[in-house]
Amino acid sequence: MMHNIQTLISAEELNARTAELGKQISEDYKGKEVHLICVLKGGVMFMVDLSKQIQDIPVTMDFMAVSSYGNEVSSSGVVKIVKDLDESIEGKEVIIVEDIIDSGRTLSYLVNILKDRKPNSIKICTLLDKPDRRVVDDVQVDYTGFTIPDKFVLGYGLDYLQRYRNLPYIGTMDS
Ligand SMILES: O=P(O)(O)OC[C@H]1O[C@H](OP(=O)(O)OP(=O)(O)O)[C@H](O)[C@@H]1O
Ligand SMILES: Nc1nc2[nH]cnc2c(=O)[nH]1
Repeated sequence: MMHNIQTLISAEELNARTAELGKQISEDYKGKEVHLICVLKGGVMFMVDLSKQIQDIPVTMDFMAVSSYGNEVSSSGVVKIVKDLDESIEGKEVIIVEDIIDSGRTLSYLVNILKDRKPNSIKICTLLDKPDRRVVDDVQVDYTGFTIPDKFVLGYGLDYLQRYRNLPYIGTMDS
């Protein structure tokens, strides 16, 4: 069964904003090297496109999977590491790349454990932010693509029951 999906953010808008963020990061980290950490699976599309827009500085990447939602539509509050990083982040300029911040629990947990591994710096870049949903107050977002209202979104990495991650745009769904 397919669902009725409305476009919230088009592919063109995603491309344009991602290019701006990439340019901003390239300027902010001039003369340094950035280590992008993708939070699987939702962050994949955004990280791939964002990385292509970072220019004139060396970029390395690693991947991590945490699970907070499973197949639930809202967060249970329990975060666990499903796949850890392959490489040490000690001394690196880390940017965590996420598809969405909702309650903030995932990033709050992640930043706390990654800080203990002694990166030189750690910043957060999220494509989408739903500030109305925040339940933690210790997450500081450095780069945001779009601030969106409290609505369930999918596409461009974000799933509904593991489907729709392949959509080239962000959509909302009739329930
Ligand atoms: O701010 P929070 O309320 O913690 O929510 C944000 C998290 O939820 C989503 O991941 P999900 O657990 O759905 O995994 P997925 O990326 O593999 O789909 C999203 O990718 C973030 O990691
Ligand atoms: N697919 C999806 N995952 C989320 N995780 C937190 N919020 C959302 C959302 O709106 N959509």
